[in-house]
Amino acid sequence: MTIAFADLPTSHNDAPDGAVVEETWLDTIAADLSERGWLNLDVRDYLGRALLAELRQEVEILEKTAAMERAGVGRGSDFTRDRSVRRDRIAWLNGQTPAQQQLFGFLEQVRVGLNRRLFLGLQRFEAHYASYQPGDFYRRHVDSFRGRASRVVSLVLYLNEGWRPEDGGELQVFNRESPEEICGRVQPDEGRVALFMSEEVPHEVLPAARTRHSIACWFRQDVVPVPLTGV
Ligand SMILES: O=C(O)CCC(=O)C(=O)O
Ligand SMILES: [Fe+2]
Repeated sequence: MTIAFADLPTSHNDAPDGAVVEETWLDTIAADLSERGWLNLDVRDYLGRALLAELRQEVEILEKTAAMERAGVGRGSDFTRDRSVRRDRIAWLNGQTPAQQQLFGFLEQVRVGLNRRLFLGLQRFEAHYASYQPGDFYRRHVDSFRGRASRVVSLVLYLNEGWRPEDGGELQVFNRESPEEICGRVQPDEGRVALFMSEEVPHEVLPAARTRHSIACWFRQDVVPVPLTGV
């Protein structure tokens, strides 16, 4: 499901932890995004531990229900749930719980901040929870097909407390200029975020030794999604 901002409650910035994102912070992430195509950062100060814990509780509850579905790859008639490519399960956020509203308030500030600096014309975002069980992975891919102008910037927020290097499950990021070159690994620690250009930066999720929770978001240039079938 995709969220239209106009439909969202406007009260999210009043929430106790609804921090206002600093302009200088937005300057830095916009500069890194345009220079390197990706960055990773810690957003615990912006979101707060309480909100991160609430989001983690939501995914832990969803995981016990049928709401969490096996993820697929591709669009329209190419859509497949190929377990050799990705093995996570996902549930779309609908922005209706207080925790999701607060997160959406933050994402909206990032959207507006990036538009002001990089003129990307980001119209909206969509976000899903993802759950990887031990051994699950997502093979190397990019998040958008070139020229589709759909998903433009990807943001992944990790929700895992006390992640250790031996737990694996890093996001491995490849250089957009020379895609065989690994240019970074991000540990899926609570409050850590990976931000990258959706069309340009190949990445993969390495298998984890324990359950791995995240929220994957995409800032999109289209106002209305292209129909998923018949394209
Ligand atoms: O969870 C991650 O680190 C990245 C997930 C991802 O690449 C995706 O959902 O497209
Ligand atoms: Fe991805």
